[in-house]
Amino acid sequence: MELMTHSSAFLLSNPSPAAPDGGAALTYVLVILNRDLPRFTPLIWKAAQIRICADGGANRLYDELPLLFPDEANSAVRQRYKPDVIKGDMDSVREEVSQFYRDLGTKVVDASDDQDTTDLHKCVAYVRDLPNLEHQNTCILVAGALGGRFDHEVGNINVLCRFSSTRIVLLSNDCLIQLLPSSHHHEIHIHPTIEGPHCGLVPICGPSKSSTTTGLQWNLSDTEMKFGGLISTSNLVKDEIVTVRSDSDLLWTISLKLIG
Ligand SMILES: Nc1ncnc2c1ncn2[C@@H]1O[C@H](COP(=O)(O)OP(=O)(O)OP(=O)(O)O)[C@@H](O)[C@H]1O
Ligand SMILES: Cc1ncc(C[n+]2csc(CCO)c2C)c(N)n1
Repeated sequence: MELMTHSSAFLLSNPSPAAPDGGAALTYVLVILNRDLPRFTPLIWKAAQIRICADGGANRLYDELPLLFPDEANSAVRQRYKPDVIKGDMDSVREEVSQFYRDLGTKVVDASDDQDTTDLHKCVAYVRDLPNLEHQNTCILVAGALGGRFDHEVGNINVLCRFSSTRIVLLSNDCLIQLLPSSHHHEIHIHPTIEGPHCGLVPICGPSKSSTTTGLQWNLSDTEMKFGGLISTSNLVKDEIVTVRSDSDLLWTISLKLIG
């Protein structure tokens, strides 16, 4: 089985230009949701090559990003942080905001005919259908995925399960969540200055008969996990590399320190 490596180097102020931690060099795509913008948004904006707002996420970019640069004029900040695309069912983005970005050249994709998938789902599908991306080496960073409405949070996690072969990282100020597909075994390179020690491994897409880890305070050893039985929460990272193998897709979550 192939190894997949993971690293949160995109949250470092000065990430090494080459492939982080010996993993494949990744192309990052940023998706901004309609939730408080994380403080580190400018960092992940810089790491990303394509930036997309999911519907009301454009309001967050317009309203909240200038607050991170109090010494600059709002208009200068807004022009510098122009999204490539706004996509969604357009029931939350304000007309003045979509017009502002349209005038700067942002592509606005109205998907209001689809009332069965979330705006995050629509944005991930948009990225998946882009022709010139090497999808194996693309990672979608999702800003503002947690907090507030639990139905939205669960919907965001469901997108991880729906697109389990796409690298997607859900981010808030406080934590990072991603899926570790059972098709691979995994090496997670920990950056202790920005993340940990609190972490969890959760069989979110269905029960796991056997999961094995190294590098944690409470490791799993050919252990069964399921909702209603054992799941690994309130665990702690002990080593700078955590390894995970499982017969089921597992959700990995780690706490984030004050970044940005
Ligand atoms: N409180 C929240 N917590 C987590 N994610 C959120 C939250 N609010 C919105 N989002 C995310 O941002 C995306 C865009 O939000 P937006 O408010 O535009 O959605 P929406 O479809 O209008 O929501 P609804 O109609 O259910 O209020 C959503 O698809 C969801 O992924
Ligand atoms: C069973 C079921 N539950 C809820 C919705 C509503 N819904 C789900 S995603 C979405 C779009 C949000 O931008 C809406 C309105 C549905 N269609 N089907």
